[in-house]
Amino acid sequence: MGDNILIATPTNITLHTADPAVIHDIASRREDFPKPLEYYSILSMFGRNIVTTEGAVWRMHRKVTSPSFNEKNSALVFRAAIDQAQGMTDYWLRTQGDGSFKTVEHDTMSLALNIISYAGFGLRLVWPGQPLPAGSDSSKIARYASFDPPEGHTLTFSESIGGILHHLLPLLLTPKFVLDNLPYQVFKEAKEARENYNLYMQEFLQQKIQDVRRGDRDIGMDLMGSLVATSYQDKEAGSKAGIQLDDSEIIGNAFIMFLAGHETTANVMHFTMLELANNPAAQRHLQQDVDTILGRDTDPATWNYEEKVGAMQASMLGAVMNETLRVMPPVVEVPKKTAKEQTITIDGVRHTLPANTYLGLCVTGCQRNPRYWPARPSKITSAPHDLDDWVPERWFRASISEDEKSDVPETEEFGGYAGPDTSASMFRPVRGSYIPFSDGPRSCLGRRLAIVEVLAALAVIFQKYSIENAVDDWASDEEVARMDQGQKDTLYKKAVQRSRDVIDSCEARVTLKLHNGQRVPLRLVRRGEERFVDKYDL
Ligand code: HEM
Repeated sequence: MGDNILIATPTNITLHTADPAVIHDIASRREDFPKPLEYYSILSMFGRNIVTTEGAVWRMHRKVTSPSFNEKNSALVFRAAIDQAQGMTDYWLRTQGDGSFKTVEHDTMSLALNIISYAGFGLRLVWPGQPLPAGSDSSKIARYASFDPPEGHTLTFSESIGGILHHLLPLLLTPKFVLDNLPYQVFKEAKEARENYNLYMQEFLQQKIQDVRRGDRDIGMDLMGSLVATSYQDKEAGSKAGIQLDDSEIIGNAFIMFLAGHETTANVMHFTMLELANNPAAQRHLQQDVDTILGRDTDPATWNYEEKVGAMQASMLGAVMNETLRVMPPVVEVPKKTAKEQTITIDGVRHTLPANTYLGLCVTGCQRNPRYWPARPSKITSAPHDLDDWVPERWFRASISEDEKSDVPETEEFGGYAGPDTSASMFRPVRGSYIPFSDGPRSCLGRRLAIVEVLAALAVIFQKYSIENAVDDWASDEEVARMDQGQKDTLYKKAVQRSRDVIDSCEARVTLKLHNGQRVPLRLVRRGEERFVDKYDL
C-alpha cells in the first residue's frame, strides 16, 4: 500500500508512515508535530515528566535531566553492566544445574533494572547469592536491594517496579476507585505494586532532600539528587527564574527513568540472546570479535570503556544489537500529531494535513522497508528479501549512498549524547530509516546508556559462554550424547523453529515483548562444551 497510509474516519485522521524522508521531517519539526500527550497518560501515573510533557514544560524537564547523560556516566554504566552480567551468568549456572533455564526475559529485566538503579540512582541491587560490593551504603541496600520486603512494605523494590510494568494496562484503563475496590486478583496486584512503589519513592525523595541539604552527592548520574537539587535549592533560594519541579514531577521523572531505562534495554538483550542461539554462525563470529577486542581470558573488570567501546560497537557486538533494534524495536511506533494545519512533502509532492491529524512513525515499517535497506533473498522463508529476518551480517554491507546516510542526531541543543547510534565504519542507514530511539529533538535521552549497557553485557556473557536452545523436551542428555552430527542438526533445527514461532508471537504492549507466559528455554554452556552451536548452521 505504499510507505504512507492515511486513514480517514468520521472522527479522526491518522497518517502512518514508513517513509524515511517524511519521518525525519516530522521528527525534526518538534513544534509543528508535538506528541499527542493524551496517549501518554499512563506514564504520568506518578507525576508529569520529560516523556509526557510538551513545549516549555518539556524543555524544563529535559534541562534538569539531560546533564546526567554524559560520557562519564556512560563509563559507569559500562562498569555496572559488566558487574551485573557476571552476577547474572553466575546465577544461571547455579540455577540451571545440568538442565536449562526459562527465565531469560525475567532475568534481563532484573539485569537492566539493577544497572539503571545503580548508575542512575546509586541503589546497588544484586543477584541472589552475589555478595554486596565493598563500600555499599548499607541503609540503602537494606531497603532497596533486600530480597524480603522491608518494614512498611509488602513487596520488595524490584517486585514493586516489576508489578507496575506487568500491570500497566489495568493501571491505565481502570479508574482508580474501581481498581482499588474490586476483588479481582489482577487489580489487587496492580494496586499493591503501585502503593509499594509510591511509598519507596516518597521515602527516597525525603532521603534525597536531606542529602541535598547536607551537600551529599551520590555516585554517577544521581538522577533523583539532581532533580531534588535543582528544585529545592531554587525553592530555598527563593528564585523565581530557576527550575521548579514539584515533588510529584520529581517522582514522575524518577519513574520514567526506571521504566525507560529498564524494559526497553532488557527486551533488546532478551531477543538478542534468543537470536544468537538460533544463529550459531553469528554467535561464533561474535565470540571471535570478543576474543580479538577484549581477549578470551581477560578479567572483564579490567576492560576500559574509552579504549574498548568504539571497537565493540564496530564489531559483531554492535551488529547484533543494531539488528535486534531493527527487527524487534522495543518501541514499534512513535506517535505525533498536528496541533494546527501543516504541510508535508511526499516524493516531491506537497500535502496538507489538517489540525489534529494523528501521525504514527512506524519504526518496524521503515526499518524493514526494501526501498531503503539493501536485501538478499531470505534463507529462512520464501520471501524475496531478508528484511524480516534477523541477519546481523547486513551491518557489514556497503551503505546505499554516502549522501543519504544518516548523520549525527540533531539533539545537541537539547542536551544528552550527540554522537551517532551506529558505528561510522558499518552500514549507515538512510536518514529516517533506522529510528529505534526515535529521531529529532524528542529522541531517546538514554540511547547511549542503552547501547553501552547491551554491548558490555553481551561481551561478558559470550567471552566465557555460549547460549544454546534447550532440547530437553525432545531428547535427554544421554540421547544427545549418542547422536551423530546429522541427528543433532535435525534436533537443533526443531528447537530453532520453536524459538522462531515463540518470537513471532511477540506483541507490543507498551514495549514489544513476549506475553501470555511464552518463553524460550535456553542453556548456558562454557565455551568448548557446546553440543550444537559450535557446529550447527543454517
Ligand atoms: C534499547 C533501549 C531503548 C530504546 C529502544 C528507547 C527508545 C526510545 C524512544 C523510541 C523514545 C521516544 C518515545 C516517544 O517519542 O514516545 C525514547 C525516549 C526517551 N528515552 Fe529511551 N529508549 C531506550 C533506553 C532508554 C534508557 C536506558 C533511558 C534512560 C535511562 C531512556 C530514557 C528516555 C527518555 C528520558 C526519553 C524521553 C526524551 C524526551 O522526550 O526528551 N531510554 N526512548
